[in-house]
Formats: sequence, C-alpha cells, structure tokens
Amino acid sequence: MEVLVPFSADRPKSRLADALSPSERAAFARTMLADVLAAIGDAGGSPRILATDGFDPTDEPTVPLDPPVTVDDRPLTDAVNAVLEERRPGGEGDPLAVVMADLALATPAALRELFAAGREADVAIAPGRGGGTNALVVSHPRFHVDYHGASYLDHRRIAADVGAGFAAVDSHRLGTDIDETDDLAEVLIHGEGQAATWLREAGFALDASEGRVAVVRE
Ligand SMILES: Nc1nc2c(ncn2[C@@H]2O[C@H](COP(=O)(O)OP(=O)(O)OP(=O)(O)O)[C@@H](O)[C@H]2O)c(=O)[nH]1
Ligand SMILES: C[C@H](OP(=O)(O)O)C(=O)O
Repeated sequence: MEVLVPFSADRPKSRLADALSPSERAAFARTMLADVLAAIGDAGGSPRILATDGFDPTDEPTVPLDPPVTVDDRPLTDAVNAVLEERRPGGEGDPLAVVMADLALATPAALRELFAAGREADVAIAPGRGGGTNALVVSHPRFHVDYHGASYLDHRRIAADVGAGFAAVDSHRLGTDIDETDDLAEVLIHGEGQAATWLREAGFALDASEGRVAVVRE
C-alpha cells in the first residue's frame, strides 16, 4: 500500500518547546520520522514523504528506505488533498494511507491492522487522543481531509457526507502522537525504536514520583 507521511521540516514540534531546544526538536522529529518509515516498510507499505520546503533527506538521522519525497509548502490539509486529487483519475479504489510522522510507538503489526481495515472500508481512521487523525486509509474517490481541531469527528462527517463506508481503528500505538512534553513518557515506556533511544541519550528518564508518570531530564 502506498503510504503518505506528512512531515513539517520547518520549526517542527513547537509544542515540545518546554522540553527541547529548536535543534533538538528538529533532530527528535526526524528520529520519529525514521522510526515511522521503518515500521511502514516492515509492514509492507511503500512510504512517500510529503514535506514542507527545507526538507533535506541527507540530514541526520537519515531516513530509511530512501523514499520518494514530494515537497509542498501549502498547509497540511491542502497538501494532502492535492495528493488525493492527483490520484483520482484512474486511481479510484486504490487505497492511500496517510500516516503522521510523530507516531513514535507505531509498529509493523499496528500498521498492518490499519492497512487491513483500509482494504475493507472506504475510509479507515486511527484517531489520536484528543480527537486528531493520526493515521487513515482512503479509497473513496470523493473523500477529502480537513486536519486540525477534532479532525477525527470532521473526517467521520465528511465520510458520511460523501457516502463512504467508515471504520475506526482502535490502536493505542497509532493513537499516541507525540505532541507535548507528557507524551515523551509514552515513548520511554512503549517505544521500541530510535526515538526512545534518542530521548534516553538526551538525558530523559521516567518520573513516577507522583500522579501520572512524567519525564525528567537529568
Ligand atoms: N507536509 C506537511 N506536514 C505537516 C504540516 N504540519 C504538520 N505536518 C506533519 O503532520 C503531522 C502532525 O503534525 P502536528 O503535530 O499537528 O504538527 P507539528 O508541526 O509536528 O507540531 P507542532 O508544531 O507542535 O504543532 C506530523 O507528521 C507533522 O510533521 C504541514 O504544514 N505540511
Ligand atoms: C494534524 C492534526 O494533528 P494534531 O494537531 O491533532 O496533533 C490532526 O490530527 O488533525
């Protein structure tokens, strides 16, 4: 399955500003991207990066699989819809997955489940905590995306409006996008890739001293 991986290369992960410097945020974002691409490849998917201007595939850490890169500096929704649009003539029925680059817990097994759901339904979505759309598969020709806010609900509505069959993919691993400092604890607890190693090497550790487990930096 073809898998589009949107990646914001300029000022990525601004909501991690409390925990990481700008250059650290850029490095950590690329590390998560590398993990996501590796998991997609292991799940049998063919990734294509959809990047903003300024993306350099040779930056460290280099991305695995040497995927094709489409550069589109428009906002996320417009850039993804442009890819959906360009596939329409003749591409009907061929599912396209869109998997975010900040799903640091993604595993091949979790992605295989997503791909399988997307082969059954016209639109399959793994929601993120807080109502986002962390990963989707679309084969319906009239579905379009509208990211940000409670985009999971918006996408369900759009699917209903165009008469597309819908499936929700209930996945802890795909449902955990790494947006805020508290999310880093999830990477330390469950991460199996380079992002977890990167955080440990940067001095992050779990802090289970009170309430929900958090992170501290040594
Ligand atoms: N191509 C593209 N990808 C984007 C854009 N904005 C976000 N992304 C990617 O979409 C996914 C979800 O991004 P967000 O968590 O909403 O945004 P972010 O830029 O990573 O982080 P924040 O700055 O904290 O909002 C990540 O894979 C981003 O790299 C965009 O304008 N264009
Ligand atoms: C792209 C956006 O991500 P969030 O801003 O929720 O992390 C969404 O899922 O709609």
